[in-house]
Amino acid sequence: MTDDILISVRNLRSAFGRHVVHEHLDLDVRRGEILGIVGGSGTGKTVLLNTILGLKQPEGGEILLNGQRLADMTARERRQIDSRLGVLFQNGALFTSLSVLENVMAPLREHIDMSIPLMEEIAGMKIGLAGLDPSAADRFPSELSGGMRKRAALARALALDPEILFLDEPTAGLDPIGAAAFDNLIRELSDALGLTVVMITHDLDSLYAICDRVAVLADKRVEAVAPISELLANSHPWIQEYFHGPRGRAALAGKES
Ligand SMILES: Nc1ncnc2c1ncn2[C@@H]1O[C@H](COP(=O)(O)OP(=O)(O)OP(=O)(O)O)[C@@H](O)[C@H]1O
Repeated sequence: MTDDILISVRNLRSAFGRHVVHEHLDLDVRRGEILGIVGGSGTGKTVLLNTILGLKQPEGGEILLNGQRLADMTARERRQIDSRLGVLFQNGALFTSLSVLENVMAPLREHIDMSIPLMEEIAGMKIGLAGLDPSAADRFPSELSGGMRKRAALARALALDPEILFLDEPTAGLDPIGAAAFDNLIRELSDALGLTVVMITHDLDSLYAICDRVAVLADKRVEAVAPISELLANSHPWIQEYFHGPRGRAALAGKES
């Protein structure tokens, strides 16, 4: 394994009972890149993310983080790893009974022994980093717009200064301007903090705007992983349809304009 590979998925098999989701799936995530993951509905994008995160046990194969097999880690090592992974789940998954500040403090409380004022200070910084006004700190998720909720969830995902940020459909439900602003924020954070980002998305504009490479899930595996410019030439039917269909052409035109 070379130094620039942060996550390595090898020969992964995932299943629910007899329903096989992944078979012989290989994927490398390079340090510092923004990797998009696309694929038809039900191809197993979220299951892949959950498996990398250790939320689902694989039926076969292995996952290595920094060259270390997740399966070999002790509970303590696993907790340390978890603190280096920031996750923004599809629905934001904020605690509805907690304010934004308390939501962002939650991972700090769980993983680090520090005073409340220091936790509040760090959480406040992350709220700013996610592009929210400081006044959002005392508000509850139900009082926020969809875009603000995403940013609050992002602030929480950044709470522990993760090395890798996982995003599941981050721009789903946002209007195009809100989605573009969120994309820009992710790119800026990745550049400024050296974050590695793994992002599941259906949003072609996001893929064009910020992804260094895109992995395509099809036929239970990663069918191709490459910069979009290379994927455009791939002859797989789903890839052709996705990138050369009407929405794909519109996104490409938007990128070129
Ligand atoms: N907990 C579960 N129990 C049984 N089957 C599941 C479970 N979670 C996911 N699946 C199945 O695994 C397959 C992949 O699901 P997954 O949610 O990863 O798809 P996806 O590619 O993320 O889809 P979408 O783009 O629609 O969100 C689907 O067939 C789904 O029904």
